[in-house]
Amino acid sequence: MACQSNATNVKEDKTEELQSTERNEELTTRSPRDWLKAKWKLRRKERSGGSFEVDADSCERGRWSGKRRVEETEKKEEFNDDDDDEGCANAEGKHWRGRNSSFEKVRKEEEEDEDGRSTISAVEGDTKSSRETPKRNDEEELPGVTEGSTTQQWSSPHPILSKLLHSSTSSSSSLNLSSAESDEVFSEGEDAGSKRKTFRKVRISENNTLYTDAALKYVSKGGEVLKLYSEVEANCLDCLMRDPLRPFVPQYHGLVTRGELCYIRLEDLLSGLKRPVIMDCKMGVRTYQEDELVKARVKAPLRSDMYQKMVKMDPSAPSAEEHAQKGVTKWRYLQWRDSISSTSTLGFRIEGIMMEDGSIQRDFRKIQTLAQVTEALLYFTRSQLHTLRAYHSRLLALSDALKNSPFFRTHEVIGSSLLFVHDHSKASVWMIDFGKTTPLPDSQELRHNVPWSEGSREDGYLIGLSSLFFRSVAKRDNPILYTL
Ligand SMILES: Nc1ncnc2c1ncn2[C@@H]1O[C@H](COP(=O)(O)OP(=O)(O)OP(=O)(O)O)[C@@H](O)[C@H]1O
Ligand SMILES: O=P(O)(O)O[C@@H]1[C@H](O)[C@H](O)[C@@H](OP(=O)(O)O)[C@H](OP(=O)(O)O)[C@H]1O
Repeated sequence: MACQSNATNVKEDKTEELQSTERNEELTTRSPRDWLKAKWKLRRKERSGGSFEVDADSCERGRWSGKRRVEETEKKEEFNDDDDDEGCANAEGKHWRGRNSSFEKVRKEEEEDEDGRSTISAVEGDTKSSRETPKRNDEEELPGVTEGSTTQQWSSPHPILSKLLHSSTSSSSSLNLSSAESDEVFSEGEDAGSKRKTFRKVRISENNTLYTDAALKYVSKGGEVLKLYSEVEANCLDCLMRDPLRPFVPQYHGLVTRGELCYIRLEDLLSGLKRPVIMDCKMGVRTYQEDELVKARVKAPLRSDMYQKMVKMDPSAPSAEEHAQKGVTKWRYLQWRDSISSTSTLGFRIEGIMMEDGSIQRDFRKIQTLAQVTEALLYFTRSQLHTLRAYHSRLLALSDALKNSPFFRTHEVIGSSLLFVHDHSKASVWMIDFGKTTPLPDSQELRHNVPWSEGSREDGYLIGLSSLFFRSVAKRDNPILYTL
C-alpha cells in the first residue's frame, strides 16, 4: 500500500499558530533550508547506520536516540521560549535542572503543579472539543468511576512525563539513576571534546530512555507531544489515520517546525490520567530490520557503545573478535538483546514500567519465560482485576482491528511498542513508535503470526500479542483471573 506523508489529511489543531496545511507549506516553501537541514541530519544518521558522528561543534550527531537528545538540548532555549508562549510549565524545567531531585520531590512538585492547573484545563477542554475527531471510546472506564472529573483535572500535560523530559536536558541525571555503565558508553571516532558531551547525553539516555526520550518534547497546550520528525514514522501515522487501527494510535496532528527542526505532533496519551502507571512493551520476534542484517554482513560500523552495554550485561557475550575490536555491529547487538529477552521466544519484551509513585523499573531485559512475564504484568497491574479486565478487552479490540487493518497487512512492524497506561479510573493500550515500520513491496502481505526467516520480513507481532496477555495473565492459574 503506497502511503504518502500528507499532513493535510490529519486533523487541524486550532491551538497552534498554523494549520497543518500551512505547516506543510512552511516546511516546503517558507523555510526550505530548515526543512532540508533537518532532513539531511536524519538521512546522515541512516547512512551512518546509527553510529556516532561528530560534527563541527563536536556534538554527538549520528546516534539516533542520542542524536535527538542532543538536538533537543541544543534547542532548549528555543523550546523554552516556545513553552513560555504556549503556557508550558517552565518552572518544571528549572526544578529538574537541580541535581538533587528525587522522585519524592517530583511527586510533591507534581501535587503543587496540579493545584495550579485548573485554568489550563479549561482552555484545553475547549481545544479538545474543537478537534475533528470525535472523542473516542478508547479507554476502558473502570467500574464505579466516572471519567469527567479526572479528565478535566488532567487534561493538561502529565507532570511526570513533562518533568522527566525536561530532566533529560539537564547536565546530569537529576533522577539519580545514572550508572557507571553509561558513563563509559562512547562510540568510535569521537574526540575528547565530543566524548565529554556524549558522556552526558548517553548517561541521560541510558537512564531515561523509557519516559524521557528527548525525541518527545512535551507541549502543554492541547495535550500533545512532539517527536522529532522521521519520514518513515510520519508516513505510517498518515496511513494509520485512515486505517481501522486509528483508535489504537495516538492522534497525529501533522508536522510543526521549531527552530530548524521538524517534529511530528502526537496526541499525549497520558492526558487525562492521574498518576499514570505505564508499561512499554516492544513488539515482535525481532527488533532489527532485515537491512541491518545485510549491512552487518557487508561492512557495518562498529558500535562501541553497544559493545559496552553488552559487556555490562554479560561480559561473556561478545566473541573474542568483538572483545578485541571493542565494538559490535548494531545488528549483532539488537539480535543479542532479542535473544536474551522474551522477544525471540514470546514475540515481545517489556522495555520498562513506571509505577504511580514515579519509580521506573527496567530490569526486564533478561526475562524470557511466560511465567516471568506474567509476574511482571501482575506487578504492573497490582493484580487489580478491574485493570486487568480493562486491558484484556482493549487488547481483544486491538486484535480485531489488526485483523481488519490494510496497514497491518502491508507493513513490516519492527521496534514498535504497545504502551499500556492506567490510573485508578482508566486503562488503555496504544500502538506507538513507527520509526522502523515499513511498507512491503506491492502486493506482498504479512501474516505476523509466524516465525521470521530471512527475506520473509515477518515480524511476529501477533505472536507477541498472543503471549502478552492471552497466554500469560489470562491463563494464570489463579481463580480470580479466570474470570477475565
Ligand atoms: N503519544 C505519546 N504520549 C505520551 N507518551 C508517549 C507518546 N509516545 C511515546 N511516549 C512515551 O515516550 C517513550 C518513547 O517513545 P517512542 O518509543 O515513540 O520514542 P523512540 O525515540 O522511538 O524510542 P526508542 O528508544 O524505542 O527508539 C514511550 O515509551 C512512552 O513512554
Ligand atoms: O534498549 P537498548 O539496549 O539501550 O538498545 C537500543 C534499542 O534497541 C533501541 O530500539 C535502538 O533504537 P532503534 O529502535 O531506533 O534502532 C537503539 O539503537 P540506537 O542506539 O542506534 O538508537 C538501541 O541502542
